[in-house]
Amino acid sequence: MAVAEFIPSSSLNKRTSLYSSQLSYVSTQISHQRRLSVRSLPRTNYSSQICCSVTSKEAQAPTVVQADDPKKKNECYGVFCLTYDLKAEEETGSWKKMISVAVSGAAGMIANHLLFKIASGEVFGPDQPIALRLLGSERSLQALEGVAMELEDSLYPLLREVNIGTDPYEVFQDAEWALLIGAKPRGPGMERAGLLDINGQIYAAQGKALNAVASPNVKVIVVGNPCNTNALICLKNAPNIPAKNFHALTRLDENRAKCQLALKAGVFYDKVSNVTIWGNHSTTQVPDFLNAKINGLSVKEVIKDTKWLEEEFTEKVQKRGGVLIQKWGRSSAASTAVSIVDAIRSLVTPTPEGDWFSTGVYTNGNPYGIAEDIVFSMPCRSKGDGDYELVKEVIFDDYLRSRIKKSEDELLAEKRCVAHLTGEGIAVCDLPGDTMLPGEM
Ligand SMILES: NC(=O)c1ccc[n+]([C@@H]2O[C@H](COP(=O)([O-])OP(=O)(O)OC[C@H]3O[C@@H](n4cnc5c(N)ncnc54)[C@H](O)[C@@H]3O)[C@@H](O)[C@H]2O)c1
Repeated sequence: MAVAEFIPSSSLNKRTSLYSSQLSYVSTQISHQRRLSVRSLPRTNYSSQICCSVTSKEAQAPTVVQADDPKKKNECYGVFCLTYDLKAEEETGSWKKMISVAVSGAAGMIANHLLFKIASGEVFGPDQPIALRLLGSERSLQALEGVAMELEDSLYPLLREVNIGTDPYEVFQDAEWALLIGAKPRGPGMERAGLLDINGQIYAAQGKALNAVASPNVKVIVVGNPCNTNALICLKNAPNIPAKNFHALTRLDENRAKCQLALKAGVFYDKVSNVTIWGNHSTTQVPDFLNAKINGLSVKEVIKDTKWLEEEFTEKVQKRGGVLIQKWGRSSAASTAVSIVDAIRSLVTPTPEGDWFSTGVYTNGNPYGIAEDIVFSMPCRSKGDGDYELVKEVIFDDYLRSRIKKSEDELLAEKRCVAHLTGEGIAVCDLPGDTMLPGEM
């Protein structure tokens, strides 16, 4: 068994003097970290500093922190402050280079499920060390520290760094993935246009920050609603990052649609494939049963109840969130987190032969005749390299076309309503109606 050499970082010493309020916390963690080192070090030859920092104006001591590396402004506390000089050990010679994953809204309900999946290796693989960069609002900073503490206590070997903060320019530094969940809930009496504006401003600011400090090829998944238009705002504010790298999460809708088709057909859901969600993550979304398959057969061959498919199926998918709130008393967070994992895994693993997945992506030369320059959910395939291509072999009928058109019209209206945030002039809000999904206000 290899022996770990335990070297507290020099920056830790600096930090403990600068962050006096956290000094005792750091100290009490050291013995704990020694225990962690016994557990994790024999498994690795990976040299790393595990670091958790707070980057909030409120949390910082008045003294300006001078880190050894000026690019590394963040300082740390707790178990993640401790630097290990891990000695050679063959077992983890196959570990990959660490990736940096930024998550906004990290103190929220969805993130509370998602972060632990990422840290465990479930998302990026058991050989992929992770640095988590967690962004919260000023109001959620205390809760964010609580999240970091739970991550500490989970002793995940793959989790090499954790930073927390409220400044996206610090938290998004060098991020290779940005999972943007943070958003304001819709207040009482707030018009949908108001929500588009208030959350659009968040996504404009975060787009600018990603553009300035993230990895130039960062992959961005926007979850906070209204997610399609937030993704459009974000990408417009990040001109140096390829627009193709931005996604709006419609995978929960796809998963719900698969479940409903499986229920109706009386098969387990692994038999349902090729399900596309077209359009907006709203009640105008179009779960496509024309191209979907059950046991490799067209859904319409298996479910002959056209009335159910055309009238009830879509509504069931849309109302799922609302029904869940009635039962559970809160909105779907666990299944949303699972769908974010699915969305990432669909980009980092090759798509199974003949199948595809849905994701909201920037329309720029799409083969379906959908308006360009919006973020629209469409069928995609990936080679597992983080990139995707649109699926060409899909069919349309009048029903599908007319439904898609409605969602397209809505997204074009949303785009006009946020023109002030995308750099395209004065906003004009003529939204067709209230189409937020129940439970995701
Ligand atoms: N696309 C989807 O499929 C889908 C599904 C479910 C929920 N959602 C949306 O996801 C969002 C989050 O849901 P939740 O249940 O986690 O909500 P939540 O209220 O539990 O968490 C949101 C968190 O975001 C934080 N936040 C607010 N403004 C922020 C900012 N500027 N920067 C960073 N963090 C900020 C809040 O403090 C809060 O902790 C909502 O907009 C919801 O509608 C989307």
